[in-house]
Amino acid sequence: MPRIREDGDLMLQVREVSHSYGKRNWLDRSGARPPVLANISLVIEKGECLGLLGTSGAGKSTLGKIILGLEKPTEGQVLFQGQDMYRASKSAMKGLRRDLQVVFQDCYSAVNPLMTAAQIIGEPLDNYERLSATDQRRVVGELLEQVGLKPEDASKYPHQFSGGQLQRVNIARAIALKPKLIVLDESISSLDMVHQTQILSLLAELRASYGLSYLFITHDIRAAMTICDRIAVMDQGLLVYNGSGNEGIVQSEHPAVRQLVSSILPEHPSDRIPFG
Ligand SMILES: Nc1ncnc2c1ncn2[C@@H]1O[C@H](COP(=O)(O)OP(=O)(O)OP(=O)(O)O)[C@@H](O)[C@H]1O
Repeated sequence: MPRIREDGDLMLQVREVSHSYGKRNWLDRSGARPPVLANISLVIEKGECLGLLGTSGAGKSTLGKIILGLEKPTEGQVLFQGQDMYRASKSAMKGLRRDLQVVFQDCYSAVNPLMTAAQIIGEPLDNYERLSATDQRRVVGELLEQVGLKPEDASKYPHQFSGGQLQRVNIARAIALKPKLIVLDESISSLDMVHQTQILSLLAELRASYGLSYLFITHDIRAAMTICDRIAVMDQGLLVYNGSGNEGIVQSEHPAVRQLVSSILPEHPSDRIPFG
């Protein structure tokens, strides 16, 4: 019998969210802009990894920003752990922010180049935990080891890491407060294939050890099929597919989904899935 999902199982609920970007400034006379998101509803269960795919401009990052509390939606609600993110009190919001972290695509611009790895990873700890210097050093060392780096790397600056290593530092910062949900916004896209594979397996390990939920925003359907339990596809601001397992997405008839699926090159060109 299918499991009945209770609201308590839900980490995140996006309810009928629509969004238009406003005017650029008071001189801008172009009026209301067309919606970039239209009536999006989706959920992420506790411990679930949801892949959010779509071509460029589909609205993925806008939805990611709304989920992170960075862009207030024109319409609709975002409930994180049952609380409406845009109506929560300041103190409730502080707690929600602790449980909701993000790893961006560009690992270099996500960090201050003048800070060491210890300072970068220590930032959220400074804000929320206020540990003694000895404890903070120990925790940072443990976090570095969890992401496959060495405690000695704590004193290095961003330019002394490779892209893959620096993304690990960013992941260590994201997991420092043991969050509930991490938004991974194209977090592996700028890495080479070897580092991509390593980071994907690191994310899978961290998820297993912390019971994390992920929103994995990507263009890469192959990566999404590797780590996600469920995949949602957006096209021109609309949610056009939302299903679990890899079979459903391969069989979907929606042109935008077929286009994504056809981007996975099979071994034999004659086996390619036609779309359009
Ligand atoms: N700050 C902004 N002001 C105005 N329009 C914006 C802004 N940010 C995004 N948009 C527009 O919203 C639409 C959706 O953009 P968004 O970045 O969410 O798409 P995306 O699916 O993440 O694309 P990509 O994969 O290229 O990052 C696009 O038409 C984009 O031009």
